[in-house]
Amino acid sequence: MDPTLAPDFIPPSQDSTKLFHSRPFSAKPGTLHNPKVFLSSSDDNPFPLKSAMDLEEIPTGIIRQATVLEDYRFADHLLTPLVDETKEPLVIVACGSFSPVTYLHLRIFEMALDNIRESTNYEVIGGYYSPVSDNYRKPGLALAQHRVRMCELACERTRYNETLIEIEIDRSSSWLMVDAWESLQGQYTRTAVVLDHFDHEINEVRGGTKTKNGDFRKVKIMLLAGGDLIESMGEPDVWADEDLHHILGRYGCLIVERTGSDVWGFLLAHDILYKHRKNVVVIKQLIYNDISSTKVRLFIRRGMSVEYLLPNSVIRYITKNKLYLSPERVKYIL
Ligand SMILES: Nc1ncnc2c1ncn2[C@@H]1O[C@H](COP(=O)(O)OP(=O)(O)OP(=O)(O)O)[C@@H](O)[C@H]1O
Ligand SMILES: NC(=O)c1ccc[n+]([C@@H]2O[C@H](COP(=O)(O)O)[C@@H](O)[C@H]2O)c1
Repeated sequence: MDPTLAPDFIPPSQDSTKLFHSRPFSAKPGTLHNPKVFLSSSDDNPFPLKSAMDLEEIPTGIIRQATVLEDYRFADHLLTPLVDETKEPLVIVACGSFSPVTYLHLRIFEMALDNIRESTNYEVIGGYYSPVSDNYRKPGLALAQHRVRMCELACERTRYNETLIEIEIDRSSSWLMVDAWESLQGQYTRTAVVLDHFDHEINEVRGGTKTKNGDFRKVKIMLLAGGDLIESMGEPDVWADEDLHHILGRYGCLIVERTGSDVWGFLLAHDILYKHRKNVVVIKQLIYNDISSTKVRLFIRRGMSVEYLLPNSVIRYITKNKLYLSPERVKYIL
């Protein structure tokens, strides 16, 4: 029998003792430590799928990014101290439209994390989305406040609602945050300036990150980008040379190869990229994912399903706010 139909059934949001899980679970960026949630109804598991779906609901008690610059505060709630002192702390920043954010945009962070662990001496202590402001004027941009909110929902999608689950809340179960500073600027902000802002907040305002023995260590900031973004660096008048030297020399870049883009070839051909190649990490996609925000917007406008392309919470947000319904001129896309 469906237990939710029983007269004494209490919805999980009112009774935190009823959802099953295993404990303990540890906190390290990107590690899989989700409490075990049963997905189907059985004797062991008296609660059906409906309860588990709430895992995509946003948790309570998290301060959201401001919608006006005056209220802005840099989010640092998921930045972790350095665990391995032989490593250099690293924060990854993805700049882009995120209109809307998709599972691809979540995956590129995980791909970067695997690559960094495997082949570098960095330890990732946090990751950020920095959505562009409305002044970017790219076709298909939803209002910045919506794009920021959707990124927040996407980051929080795997975290647990305190009222739902009988566990100690592990605030580090996710490592991705959103920074609204760029989106709140009154004009378009170049990526070099956005990275300076992260450097300022993390290394100047906070003095870097703590190590186990209480010292502070300067944090390296790197830009995370897809192969298409890197190729745009070769187009005339899109990036200033001075900015490229600043981004690639001072910070560095993690480039996720994209179907159809030859990142290695480009790196070899581009003088500034080649000069800073030691500060550029190329990430191979072992499982190709080419979810496109443009196509997602088209699907929505055509009334097609976008299920499994983006988190449910983001889909619900788009529906509720009636986003991406107005016409947009889209060139033919594969
Ligand atoms: N298929 C992909 N593979 C690797 N990186 C990607 C892919 N799609 C987007 N990215 C990267 O994600 C970041 C954010 O992308 P952004 O939202 O600006 O553009 P987009 O995903 O191409 O969306 P749109 O379709 O609206 O142009 C960029 O660095 C972009 O290169
Ligand atoms: N000169 C620059 O700083 C510069 C140029 C082109 C794109 N970008 C950034 O790249 C990101 C993605 O841009 P597109 O969505 O146009 O590919 C955005 O965050 C944008 O601000 C920066």
